[in-house]
Amino acid sequence: MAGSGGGVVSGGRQRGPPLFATEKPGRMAMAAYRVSAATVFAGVLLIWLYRATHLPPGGGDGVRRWAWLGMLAAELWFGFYWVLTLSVRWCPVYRRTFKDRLAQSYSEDELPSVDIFVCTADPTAEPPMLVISTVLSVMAYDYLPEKLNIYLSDDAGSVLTFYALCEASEFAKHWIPFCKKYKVEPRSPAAYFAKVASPPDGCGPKEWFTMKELYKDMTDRVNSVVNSGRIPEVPRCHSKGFSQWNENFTSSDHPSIVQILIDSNKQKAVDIDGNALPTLVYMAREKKPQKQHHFKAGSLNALIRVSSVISNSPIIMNVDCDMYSNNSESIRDALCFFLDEEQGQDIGFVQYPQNFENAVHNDIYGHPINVVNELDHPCLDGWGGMCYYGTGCFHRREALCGRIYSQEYKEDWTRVAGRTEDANELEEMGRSLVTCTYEHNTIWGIEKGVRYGCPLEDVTTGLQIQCRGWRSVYYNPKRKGFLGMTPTSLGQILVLYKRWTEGFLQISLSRYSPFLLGHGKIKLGLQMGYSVCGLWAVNSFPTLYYVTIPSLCFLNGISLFPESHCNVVTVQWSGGMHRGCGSLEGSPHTSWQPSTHSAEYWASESGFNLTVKVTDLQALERYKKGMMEFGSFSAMFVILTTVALLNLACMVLGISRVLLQEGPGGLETLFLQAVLCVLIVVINSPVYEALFLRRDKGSLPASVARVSICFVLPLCILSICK
Ligand SMILES: O=c1ccn([C@@H]2O[C@H](COP(=O)(O)OP(=O)(O)O[C@H]3O[C@H](CO)[C@@H](O)[C@H](O)[C@H]3O)[C@@H](O)[C@H]2O)c(=O)[nH]1
Ligand SMILES: [Mn+2]
Repeated sequence: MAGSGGGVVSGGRQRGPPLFATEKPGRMAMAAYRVSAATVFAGVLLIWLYRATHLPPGGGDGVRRWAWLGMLAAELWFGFYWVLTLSVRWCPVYRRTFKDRLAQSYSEDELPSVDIFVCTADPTAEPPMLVISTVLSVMAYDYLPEKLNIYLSDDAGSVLTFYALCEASEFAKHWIPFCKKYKVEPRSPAAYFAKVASPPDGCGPKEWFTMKELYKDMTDRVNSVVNSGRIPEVPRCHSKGFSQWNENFTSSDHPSIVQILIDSNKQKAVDIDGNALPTLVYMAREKKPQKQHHFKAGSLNALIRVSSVISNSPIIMNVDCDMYSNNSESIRDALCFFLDEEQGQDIGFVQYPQNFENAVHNDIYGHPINVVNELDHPCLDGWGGMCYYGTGCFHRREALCGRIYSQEYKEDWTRVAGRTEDANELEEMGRSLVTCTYEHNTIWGIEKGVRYGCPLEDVTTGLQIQCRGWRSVYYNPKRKGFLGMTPTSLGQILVLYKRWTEGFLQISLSRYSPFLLGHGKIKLGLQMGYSVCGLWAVNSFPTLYYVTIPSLCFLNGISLFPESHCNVVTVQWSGGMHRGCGSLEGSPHTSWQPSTHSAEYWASESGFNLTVKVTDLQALERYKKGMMEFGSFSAMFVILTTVALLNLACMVLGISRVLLQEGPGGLETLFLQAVLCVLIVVINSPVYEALFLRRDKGSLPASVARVSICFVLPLCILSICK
């Protein structure tokens, strides 16, 4: 039972070897990175110097002077933002877990029970089949079923989703033993059958096809019920719950529902092999028109309360319904952090990265997620405070519920709810905890649970937990813990960006900003780390300036860059560069520019716009081929297309002007072109950073090729312009 390695006795338990390790990048990688950073910094200084020393004189050419000052301001901001980013990116750390040691130090009985929350909000945008595939994937975790409790919160209170969940509870009896017997991955049946075409090792074709048929039958039944919108008179499974829906029931006006579909206490809750099943609970909060429900944050807090009477596990994990578990060992991995006797005491939450199944490598919209996952998050972790972003995160219940960290506090990992055995009674208690009025005059949403009143409630919640003294950890294993869906049309992506940038800016400007809230409580590096995202939106102003004013000036023969025909570079750079370098490595700068400034300007009204999860297959194909998809019309495109048209017009008119009037310049031009080259390198610096600090470096030739592309590309663009 106890580990034999350690030997220090603490609290009656033998202290075993550490359950996780923290690693830093290799010395060479760090050195290369710092050298590259230093050169970029030199470039930034040169640009500032050039701007400052070549300020056009006032008087006659006043326009040029003002435009020039504007450029200086924009470049100062970019430089400042870059320095901020750089400081934050100084010390990434990577975590590794030892699950074998966990198994040596703790018997299965000693492991904590875990509550898993899945949120859904709309059966149209989030089809029930998607939701239950996620639910099934977490039900099939490699963990003791008696210690696993899954809760689905349905903010639409849809009987269709409830029906699908009933079907899932039946299907789980076949699916879970199948997964465990053959060590199937991933354990979302939808993802599994979409990916895998032949039986796993040791499984005969007959058994496999039976499983596949069962899944197909369930899918057909659920989809036909969803399409017709009517529940069969005699549903195949569990009829008791259905009686709670009646004619007056709508998604925005209905009483609370708590329905335990699988009660692991009951004798009959077993799979086809006779093994116990995880507890499965359906919950819909009470909804009334005009009553605040606080979107996802509200439903997570409701889940915290309902689960506290049913299972009350010390560990809580939550996922969005569009994010299935891709790794059946994630719970054990996360426990390696919490249960480490030496370093685990003050860990409040363990965040997994957000990975997208449908994001292709050559992502035309430049989802910043790759750089963020591989670089920014390990850096935040290095400062002791990975942020919480709402999905794929394991929480310590006590920390989430407002406890302030203290060394004296010892977690009782084996505690469970002091539950009555009677499911009806538990449901009744649960229902009373999720009425519209329950939270009135309480600290829920303020000091307890997930925060209210901000679109990025998750991030603020995480920050608040850190301010109470808890640390957080970022864990990015090779086999991704969770896979989700990301929007693949520009319209949908703008919705997403709008929510992010709006939320981050709101945090930065509010009293919950990392500097005010975190003052004296979290490290300065971490405060700055939060600000990198927090000030992201501000970039839109200098960027907008950069993509309009130089073009307009160019058109009017006013040069804001060294020598007029270099301006072609500028135009190229604000248009073509994004595609060229940005999509190369998924740099944040790709659609960062077109999308964010539209998104930020429209970021005015708050609320939670759901992102669409139903993928249009044809659109997906086009996305994979790298074709832009605008999706439905959105006012957000106005700025985007205006800027694009403006640049196009200026480029055509401006180039013809240059060609007609001027010949190639001399030595001076050459020097100035070099300065421009540096500028381009600066703009793409995140790409380099990602290259140097990447953990999965790949082969040497590949890295050489990548690096040379980064340096050769700006040169090529320059030479094209010559
Ligand atoms: O009133 C609501 C609205 C949303 N949700 C759920 O919230 C989740 C996230 O919504 P989604 O539309 O998928 O948003 P995303 O853009 O994918 O969300 C990202 O950004 C959000 C913060 O803005 C985080 O909360 C999410 O975890 C993160 O994945 C989904 O499961 C929804 O069902 C609710 O439960 N109730
Ligand atoms: Mn989502």
